[in-house]
Amino acid sequence: MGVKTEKLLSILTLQPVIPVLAVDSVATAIPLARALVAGGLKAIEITLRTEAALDAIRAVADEVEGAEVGSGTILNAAQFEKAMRAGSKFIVTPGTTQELLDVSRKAPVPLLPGAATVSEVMSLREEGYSVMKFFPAEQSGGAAFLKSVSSPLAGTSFCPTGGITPANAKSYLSLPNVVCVGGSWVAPKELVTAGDWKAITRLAEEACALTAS
Ligand SMILES: O=C(O)C(=O)C[C@H](O)[C@H](O)COP(=O)(O)O
Repeated sequence: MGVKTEKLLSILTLQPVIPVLAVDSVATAIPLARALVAGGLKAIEITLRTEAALDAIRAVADEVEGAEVGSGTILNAAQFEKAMRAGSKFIVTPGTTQELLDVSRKAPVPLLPGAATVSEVMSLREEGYSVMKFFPAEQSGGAAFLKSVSSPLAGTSFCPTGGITPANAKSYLSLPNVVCVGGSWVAPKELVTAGDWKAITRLAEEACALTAS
């Protein structure tokens, strides 16, 4: 089924910030997703870093109107397939392996593949990818790195993730080769634990406003 760039971009362009979540239970995932959607963040990435992740993806896909739920921290083909069966609309990987490229090519769901170096980006371009996750963004050179590669790697766009905050998000979002950024700051653990969904909706609204530069 190829690389599915248009499908991926239709999700990544919904908003400037993709919330990256690690959820401990389905019971918190649903109100959390609803709070983010209410604040304008429809595309939501639930990482496979918790036991509850797959059930949470299924529940958000089935029950949260307006949400476009994807899976993150996908490390291998088995996880890719489980995440897809749970209803993920997109798949995000921190880096890229041949196994992941093979499973993705046959899947109906688009992949946002991770890359952190020029050579990794070039390898993904050879596979037909033009939209990638730049991870870990701050630690790998940040916005300055993306600015430097914009001309030699023209035609490639990024969703930088890792170390992004409301304070530095605009330095990324102002770059022409950045589609959106990923970040966990919109769902802080304290607010999730306290069930303060209104505060999370406010953070989501603030994240949405980051586009208006
Ligand atoms: O697991 C993955 O695939 C990741 O993307 C790792 C991190 O959870 C994100 O990079 C979010 O990072 P922070 O916004 O810095 O908290």
